[in-house]
Amino acid sequence: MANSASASPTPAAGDHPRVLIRSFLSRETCKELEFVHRSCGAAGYRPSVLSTSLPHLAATGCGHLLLPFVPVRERLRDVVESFFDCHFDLFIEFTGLISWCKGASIGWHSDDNKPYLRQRAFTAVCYLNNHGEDYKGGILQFQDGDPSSIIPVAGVSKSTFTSLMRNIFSQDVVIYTADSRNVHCVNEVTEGERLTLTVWFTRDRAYDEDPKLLNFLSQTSLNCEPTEQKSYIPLPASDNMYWFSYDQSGFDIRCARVHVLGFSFHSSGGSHNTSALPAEDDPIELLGKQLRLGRGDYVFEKIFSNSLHALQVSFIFSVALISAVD
Ligand SMILES: O=C(O)CCC(=O)C(=O)O
Ligand SMILES: [Fe+2]
Repeated sequence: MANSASASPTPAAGDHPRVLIRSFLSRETCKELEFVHRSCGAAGYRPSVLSTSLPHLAATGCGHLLLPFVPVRERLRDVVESFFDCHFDLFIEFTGLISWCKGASIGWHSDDNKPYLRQRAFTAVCYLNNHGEDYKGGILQFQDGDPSSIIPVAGVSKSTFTSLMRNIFSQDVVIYTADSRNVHCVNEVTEGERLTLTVWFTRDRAYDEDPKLLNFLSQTSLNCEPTEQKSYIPLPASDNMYWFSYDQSGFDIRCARVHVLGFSFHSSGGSHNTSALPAEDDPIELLGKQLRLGRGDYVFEKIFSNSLHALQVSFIFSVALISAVD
């Protein structure tokens, strides 16, 4: 556990076993995970939610992007095993980055409340950004016991030393049993985007996530000839993984995200600065092909392998622009 992390003194063996650990993840780690999510996230499992799961990264040729998760998962496993006194007992069942966009919420439930979720023993939710600063609403509430609600806020401490530490190790994690002793809900996000890393733990080896990841990784690597130069360009997953239903219709997440970053996709055909999406092409189909990026009226010369590749670069570019302005 990081030196700065501090657990509140709730006993693990209470009626509602859970604990909030302040200052568990560094801002840098959170930013790195956010970067992975912005470049590779797919339509989530509920309305107004986007998620990046590790099997998705492994299956789409982004195995290298699993690396930032490795130390975080292991630290979480340590902390959960210590708190619930079950050393060497747990396997990770699911790891996912989840953005909760405006309108997202989840009603009262326990995390093992479906027959296909019975294997879940514990939940860890890391908050990668802050209530009030980055989003409004989105408060995790428990039906019974303490702490009853979780509001991740940066820089709450008045002491200079603690604020300094909170600047470095600033993000909180909450851990709780996945059973009916911890019935909880998340109220609606009313503004901004709430970003979490959720990890579920199981005692049942059959649900261990790691062998699945290795299997995907070996399949994507085995498809490369040994002499072929290794490419780190993301492979698109099936198109419906990027489709986000909204009201009666929906939108493609890759287009929406590039638009939010201030760019647009353009066909790679023709000379640069004159190319536009040709009307006869299906725009969704184009997203898996080579394309260019545009900004305003300008289309850049560089041709990208596919929309995910262009999206990664536009994200880096917009982060660089924001840092330059800061
Ligand atoms: O994000 C949170 O605070 C909790 C999420 C949750 O309850 C769930 O995904 O089951
Ligand atoms: Fe939950």
